[in-house]
Amino acid sequence: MSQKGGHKARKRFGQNFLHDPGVIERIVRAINPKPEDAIVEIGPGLGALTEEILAINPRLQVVELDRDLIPVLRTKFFNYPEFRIHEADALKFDFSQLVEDRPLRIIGNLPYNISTPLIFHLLGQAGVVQDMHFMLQKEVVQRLAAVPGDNNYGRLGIMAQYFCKVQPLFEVGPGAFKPAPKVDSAIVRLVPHETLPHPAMDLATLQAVVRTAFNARRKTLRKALGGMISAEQLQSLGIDDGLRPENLSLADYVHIADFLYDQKSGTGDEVSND
Ligand SMILES: C[S@@+](CC[C@H](N)C(=O)[O-])C[C@H]1O[C@@H](n2cnc3c(N)ncnc32)[C@H](O)[C@@H]1O
Repeated sequence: MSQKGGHKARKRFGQNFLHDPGVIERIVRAINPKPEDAIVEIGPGLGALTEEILAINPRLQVVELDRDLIPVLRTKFFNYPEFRIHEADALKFDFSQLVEDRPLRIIGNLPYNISTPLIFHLLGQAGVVQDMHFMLQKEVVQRLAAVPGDNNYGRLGIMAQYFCKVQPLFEVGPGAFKPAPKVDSAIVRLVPHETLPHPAMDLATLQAVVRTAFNARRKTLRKALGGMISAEQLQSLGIDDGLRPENLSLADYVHIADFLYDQKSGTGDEVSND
């Protein structure tokens, strides 16, 4: 275990604290915080980013799960009376409760062990978000930005791109953290679309189709989606059933989901006179 500022970094909380001033400055420049913004930081840790953001935006709010870090943060930032600490699990946190007069700007050097479920949780709250800037394991940023045909194209990228424009910004090596993680990191910006480019009739159906497809990503669509839609139905939608899940675009998945939803609601609404 590595020790910084008297606090032992905890693996189970994914704690790798930023200590490279050049990297911290670059992240803050990418975020470009303004005094009037409603900024929320997930996992402030010992406050490396927090300190720089607070100097520009004293109304910063943070969500931190490790209760041992709360007094450290209170002491360090006692001279910011508007600074608010929420001792909570970001995975369960309702970010909409923080909205006052403007959408939120969410930032964080995220705990890598929970970053994927956390991003899914945040995508569900994209309606109250102006933008998000996260430090993530480099591979997760690649998955977020992946396009059809990429090896790492899958559920995370499709759902992130359903809700947001995904912009990978820059990479950060392990030496910027203490303790140094075993992986490379990268910063990504996610900006929720003002109007969804490919709105699905029913989000749950889209999620089910994408999940089912990528549970069998090496199979053909005919097999991977066999329990949901027939080869003939895929063809009737203009989709080659011999392709693999990684070949379909977001628009294709929405197309399949809308077809299934239409069918389901159509059947459900039918009144039989027999
Ligand atoms: C990678 S560290 C980043 C710390 C700090 N922002 C920095 O850059 O030095 C991740 C932080 O997220 C916190 N954390 C872990 N799981 C969390 C959760 N479920 N909800 C909120 N914070 C969490 C950890 O305690 C830690 O402070």
